[in-house]
Amino acid sequence: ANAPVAKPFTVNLSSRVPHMLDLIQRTVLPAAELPAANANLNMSQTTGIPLSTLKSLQNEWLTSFNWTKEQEQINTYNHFTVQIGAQNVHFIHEKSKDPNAIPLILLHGWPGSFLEMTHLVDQLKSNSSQPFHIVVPSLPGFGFSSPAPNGWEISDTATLFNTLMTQVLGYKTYAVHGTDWGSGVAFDMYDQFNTTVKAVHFAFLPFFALMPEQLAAQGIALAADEIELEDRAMDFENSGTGYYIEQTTTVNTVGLALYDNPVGQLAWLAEKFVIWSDPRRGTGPSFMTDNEILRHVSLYYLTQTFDSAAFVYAQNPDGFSHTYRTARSKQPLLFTNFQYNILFYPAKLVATVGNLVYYNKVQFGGHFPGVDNPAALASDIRLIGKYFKPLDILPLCYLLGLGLYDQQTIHESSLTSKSFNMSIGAATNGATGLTVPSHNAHATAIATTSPYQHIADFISNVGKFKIIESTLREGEQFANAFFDTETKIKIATALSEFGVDYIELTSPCASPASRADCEAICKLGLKAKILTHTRCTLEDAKIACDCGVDGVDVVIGTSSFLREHSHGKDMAAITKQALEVVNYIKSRGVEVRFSSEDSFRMTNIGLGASDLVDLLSLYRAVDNAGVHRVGIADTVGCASPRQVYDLVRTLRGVVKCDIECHFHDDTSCAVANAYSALEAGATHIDTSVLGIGERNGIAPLGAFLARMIVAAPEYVKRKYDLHRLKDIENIVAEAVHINVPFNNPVTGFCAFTHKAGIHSKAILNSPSTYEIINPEDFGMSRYVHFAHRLTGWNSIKSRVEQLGLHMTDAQVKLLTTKIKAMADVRPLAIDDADSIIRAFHLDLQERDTAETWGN
Ligand SMILES: CC(=O)SCCNC(=O)CCNC(=O)[C@H](O)C(C)(C)COP(=O)(O)OP(=O)(O)OC[C@H]1O[C@@H](n2cnc3c(N)ncnc32)[C@H](O)[C@@H]1OP(=O)(O)O
Ligand SMILES: O=C(O)CCC(=O)C(=O)O
Repeated sequence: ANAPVAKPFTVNLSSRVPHMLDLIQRTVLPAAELPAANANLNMSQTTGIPLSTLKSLQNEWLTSFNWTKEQEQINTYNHFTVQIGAQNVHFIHEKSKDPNAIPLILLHGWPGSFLEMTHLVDQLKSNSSQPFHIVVPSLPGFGFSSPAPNGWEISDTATLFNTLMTQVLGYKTYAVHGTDWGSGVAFDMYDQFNTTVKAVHFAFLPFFALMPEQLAAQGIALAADEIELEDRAMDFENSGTGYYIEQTTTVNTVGLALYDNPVGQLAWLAEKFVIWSDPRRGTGPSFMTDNEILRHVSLYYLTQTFDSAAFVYAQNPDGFSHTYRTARSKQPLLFTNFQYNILFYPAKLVATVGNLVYYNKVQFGGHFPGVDNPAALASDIRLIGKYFKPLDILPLCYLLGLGLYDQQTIHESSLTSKSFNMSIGAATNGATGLTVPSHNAHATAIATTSPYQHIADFISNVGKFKIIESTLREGEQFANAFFDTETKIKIATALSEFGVDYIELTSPCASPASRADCEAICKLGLKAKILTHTRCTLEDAKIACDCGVDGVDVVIGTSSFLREHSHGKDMAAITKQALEVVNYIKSRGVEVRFSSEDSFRMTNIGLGASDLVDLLSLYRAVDNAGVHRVGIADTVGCASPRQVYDLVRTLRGVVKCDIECHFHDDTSCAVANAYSALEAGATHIDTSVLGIGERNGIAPLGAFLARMIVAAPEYVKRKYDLHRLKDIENIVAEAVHINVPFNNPVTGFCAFTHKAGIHSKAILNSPSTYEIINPEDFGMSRYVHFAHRLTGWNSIKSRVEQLGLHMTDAQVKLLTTKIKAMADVRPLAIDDADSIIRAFHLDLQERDTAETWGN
C-alpha cells in the first residue's frame, strides 16, 4: 500500500482570538479569596490555584499577551499533517542536513501539547555535537491531531507514531523521548517496536511512585537526597490527584463545563503548570513564565481541545499503574529525574522496566522539563548518540548488560600479571636513605589497564581532561612562597616539559615584579599556554593582555559573603561588568575564562535556592558572550564530591563552553572533587605542585595524577612525562622551604613500601595485589620491608635468596621466628636482620659439616 503523505501545515487560529479575549474580559472572578482557601485541607499542600495568580494571569492575557506574535513564532517550525487510517496527525518535523543525524520523536503529555517540546527543539538544534531529525507530534485529541475514537488506547497511539516515523517519514530506526502521557506512548513504542526503537529517554514513567515500604521490599534504599523527592511524590499521590480522578471518571463534565470558558481552562490547566514546575519557574534555565503558560492555555482554548485532550485519562484508566512491568527490549534506556517532578523513580526502580544505561538527577526543573529546563534535558537526550549504534560497537557496559546508574565496576582478574615475581635487590631510596630492595625488569608487567576502572559515561571527561597548573599563581599565595624570576622560570619550564596544558601566573597588577615576570615567561615560548589571573575589571584585563599572555582567567566572587564583604556588587552589576571584561579580552584576541569565586556557597546547600539560579544565569550570559571556559571554584574547600557532581552536571546542561574547576583542600576533598567534576563533564582542573596555595592549598598535581592514572592510564601516560614529577616537587619544595610529606601520593618516601607479612608475600607474587599504581610509571621504586616483627617467612625467604644463600623452607621458617624474636625487643635495621640471617646460615653450614665428619 502507498505510504500516507504528509502535507505542510500552518497554524492559523487568529479568527477565534477576539471571542477568546471577549470571554476573558467578561469573566468575573471573586473579589477576595475564600477564608479557607489558603488552609491546607485534607492533607493537601494547596487548595488549588490561588485567586491572585489567576487574576494576574487573566490580566496579563488581556493586556500584554499577543497571540499573533506567538503564532508567528510557532510557525517558524515546519508543521505537517498526515492522514494515517482514520486519524489526522499533526507534527513538527525539523530535519537535519547531517546524514548521520538520529531520528528522534519527542512525546508530550497533559496539560502539555507540542508546545511543550519547542524550547527543547531549539536547544537540540543549537548544538550540533549530536544532530537529530526531530519529530514532535500532537497526541490524538491534542492540538491539531484529531480526537481519539472510542476504544483507542495508548498502545494505539504508539502504533500510530511508529507508522509516522517509519512509513510516513521513512526512518528505519529512531529514538524516542517521552514525558507524562508521552512517557506512556514512549514506553509502549520501546516495548512493541523493540528493534526499530534504538534508544529511549524518559523524564517520567507510566507508573505511579512506590511507597518507601514498597521500595524497601524490593531492596531499594533511598539516598539522603532522595527522601525529599520521595516525600513529594507521596504527597502528590495522596493529595494532588483530584484532577486525575475527575478526568479518568467523569471527564465529560469538566470537558463540557470549561469547553468555552478560557478563564476556567486557565484555572484548571495553569494550576498544573504552576504547581508542577520548579518553584523558581521563569528564572535561570526555565522558560515557564506567565506568558508561556498563557501560550499553552491559549492553544487548548483556540484549538477547542480542552475536552478531547482530557479524554486521554478516561480512555486509559490504567495508563499509569502501580504494577511495574519490564519492556521487551534490550535497547538502551536513559532517564533524567528533575528535582521538582511530581513522582520519583529511584534508579534501581527504573532499571526494572528496561535496559537502564544512564540515570541522572538534575536539580533544576519539574514536571515539564522541556519548558522548565530544556538545556539540561537536551544535554541528556544528546547522550542517546552514544548508544544509538549497531550492536557490535555499543559500549562495553551495554554489551555486558550492565547499567551505569550504579557505576558498575569490572573486575578482570586476567588483567593482573600472575607471572610477575619480584626479587629483592639493593637499591637506595634517595628520599629517606633507606636501603631498599629494587624490583626487577618485570615490574612493567603490572597491568597497564587498571582492573578498577569505572565505566565512564558519555558526559565524563575522566579520559580527556586538561590541567591548568597554578603553582605560579595559587601557589604564590602559599604562606612560605617567594619566587624570584629565576625560580619562576625554572618552575614554568619544568611544568611545560612535564606536559601541563596551561600555566597560570599571578596577576601582573599585583606588583611591578609580578608584571615583569609575567612578560618574561610569556616570551619563553613554552609549549604550555600562559595564563594570568585577574580581577574582573577592565583595567586589570588591559594590563593582562598587554603582557602577551595566551589567556586571561577572570574571576569575581559571587557568594553572598563575597558580594557583601569583598567587592560589594550585586549579581546584576557582576553580570554587566563580566560581560564588559569578557568582550574586551575577546576583542584583544586573547583566550578568556570567567570564573565565580566561592561558587559552592551559591547553591541551595547553604544560602538559599535562588542563588543557584543567579549563578547559572551568570554563566549562561558569559557563555553566550563567547568565553572559552567558565570556572567553578570551591574557594573555601567546603564542597563534597556529590555536591560537585550535581553542580557541574547542572552547569554542563547550561553552557556550551569548557568548564574549569578549582578545588581547595580545607576538608581534604580536593582531588576527589576534581575527579567528580570530570565525571560530571568538567574539562579543565586546576592544580599546584604539592598542593601549595592559600591556607592549605588546592588539588596537588601529583595526587591528582595518581588518581587519574588509575582511571585513565593510557591517557595520563601518553600525555605527561611522569618521571619528572619527583624533580618538580623537589624544586618547589626547596623553593618554599618545605619537605615532601611522608604520605604524599607517588613520591612520599613510603608510597610504595610494603611491610606486613601478608602484604609482602602477595606483593612478591604479584605487585598489583597491593598496588594500584605501578611505581615505575613515575620512575619510582617498590620496597618490601622485611626486618621487623610483622614479617613473614616468604619475605625472609626472598631476602635469603637475594643474599645468595640456600635454605629449606623449614629452615627459613625457623629463621623467621628468630628474626621476629629479636624484632620484638627493638627495631631492627636491615643490617641487623642480615646479620641474623648470615649467622643462622653459618650455623646451618657448621652443623652440616659436623654431620659430614661424624662429630
Ligand atoms: C580566591 C583567590 O585566590 S582570588 C586571587 C587572589 N589574588 C590576589 O589577590 C592577587 C594579589 N593581590 C594584590 O596584589 C592586590 O590585592 C591587588 C593589586 C589585586 C589589589 O590591591 P588593592 O587595590 O590595594 O586592594 P585590596 O587588595 O586591599 O582589596 C581588593 C580590592 O579588589 C576588589 N575586588 C576583589 N575581588 C575582585 C574581583 N574579583 N573583581 C574586581 N574587583 C575585586 C575589592 O573590592 C577591593 O577593592 P577596593 O579597593 O574598592 O576595596
Ligand atoms: O579563578 C578561579 O577560578 C579560582 C580563584 C581562586 O583561587 C579561588 O576561588 O579559590
